[in-house]
Amino acid sequence: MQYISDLDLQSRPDQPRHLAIMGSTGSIGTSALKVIRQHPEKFRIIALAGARNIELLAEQANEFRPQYLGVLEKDLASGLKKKLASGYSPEILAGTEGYTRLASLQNVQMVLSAMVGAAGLMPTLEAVDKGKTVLLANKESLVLAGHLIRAGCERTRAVILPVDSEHNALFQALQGHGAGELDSVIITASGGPFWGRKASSLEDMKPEQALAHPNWSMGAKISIDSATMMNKGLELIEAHHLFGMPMDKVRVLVHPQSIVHALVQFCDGSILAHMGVPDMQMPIAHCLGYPRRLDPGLEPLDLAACTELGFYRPDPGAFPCLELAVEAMKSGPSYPVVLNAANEICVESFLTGRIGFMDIPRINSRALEEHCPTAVDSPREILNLDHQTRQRVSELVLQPAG
Ligand SMILES: NC(=O)C1=CN([C@@H]2O[C@H](COP(=O)(O)OP(=O)(O)OC[C@H]3O[C@@H](n4cnc5c(N)ncnc54)[C@H](OP(=O)(O)O)[C@@H]3O)[C@@H](O)[C@H]2O)C=CC1
Ligand SMILES: CC(=O)[C@@H](O)[C@H](O)COP(=O)(O)O
Ligand SMILES: [Mn+2]
Repeated sequence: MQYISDLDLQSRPDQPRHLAIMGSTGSIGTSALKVIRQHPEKFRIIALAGARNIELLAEQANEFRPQYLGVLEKDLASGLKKKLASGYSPEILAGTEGYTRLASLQNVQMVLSAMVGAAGLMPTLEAVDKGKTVLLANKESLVLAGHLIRAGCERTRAVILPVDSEHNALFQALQGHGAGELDSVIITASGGPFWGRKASSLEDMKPEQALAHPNWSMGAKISIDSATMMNKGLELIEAHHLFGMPMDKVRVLVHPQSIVHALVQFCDGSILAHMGVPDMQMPIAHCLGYPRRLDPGLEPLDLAACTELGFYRPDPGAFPCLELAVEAMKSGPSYPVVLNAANEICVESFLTGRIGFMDIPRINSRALEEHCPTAVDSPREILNLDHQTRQRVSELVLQPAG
């Protein structure tokens, strides 16, 4: 991988790392804070940003006392201020401009990009532009702008450390192996709550069933993406950008136990696997401590207790989103932007009861069919296309299925 090079963090191993956590109130953000609580001497939190959950953000702020906080809107900033401990008055920034400022603060070395969806794009690009080490959970940034992120890293020597469990596993399994040795990489999918079911039985699935992930505790959007397997489609694109692998050399196997996170297949046919308990504190700790290992304080993986480890080919009939993502990536750089925006609207519409579960792949597919390729060479062009697609797909969700 081009992006992951010698970290200059290595030259200051005993200094606390200065962090900005974008999305601190989410599942990844709170898991990161759990890891940091166990190693307080190793980190100094300079900025914490959430969106609407000012109760939790205030709690986190009163505990970690960062100099800066970020929220979605100005009105939320005044509410947040009232919840802060007396005598503690950090600067509170709001909206996309505020978030991008937090991601580019001069005294921040590491930015954890853990906002959900396209909202994570601008802070991620800004952190890259300022040459930060970016702990990247927000896979949507790479789906939307992998080409810009790569170019930015080359220009500024910013470093991306993959937080997403499969990509973190690949990063570890690939270390020390040259491109000439590799055949392909495999990321695993749990299959989600509906693995093994036929497409026809999925039409009536309700949000609470789709949110019930069998192995991982995660935010709502990624949980629905796991249930449709769009998550794995987005992850194929993510792996392509992170590791510079052609799309047809990045594969998916369904592994319902989520113990093996990724595998590397070499040109001699042999396979190296990365295994670990399914808890995001594991890859987050790996990134926070990199290049040293940091103990996340979890129960170590007990292989003797893993009586079954199964691997299966995905079922494209029941989970068409996986193939939609592959096709989008192959069709040109504006297609993944359309797919991501369409999918965000579909997930929100499914969660609020406006469309059924299998309308998610149907409407995503329709959005891709309607799309005429367009330039996505700048953040502005990407955000314009994202916006237009959201408007169009908001109309599609109102039309009766058929
Ligand atoms: N959860 C997981 O295990 C994994 C997650 N990821 C990726 O990490 C990212 C975060 O996922 P997860 O933690 O599950 O998500 P959550 O929904 O749990 O958290 C999302 C975070 O983003 C904030 N947020 C929501 N909307 C906006 C917005 N419009 N602008 C700015 N911030 C916003 C939320 O703030 P608030 O709550 O205050 O409103 C919250 O802090 C996603 O890209 C996901 O794909 C990748 C691998 C695993
Ligand atoms: C924890 C993590 O990295 C998620 O992306 C996870 O992989 C989701 O589970 P699925 O494998 O079901 O998509
Ligand atoms: Mn993942």
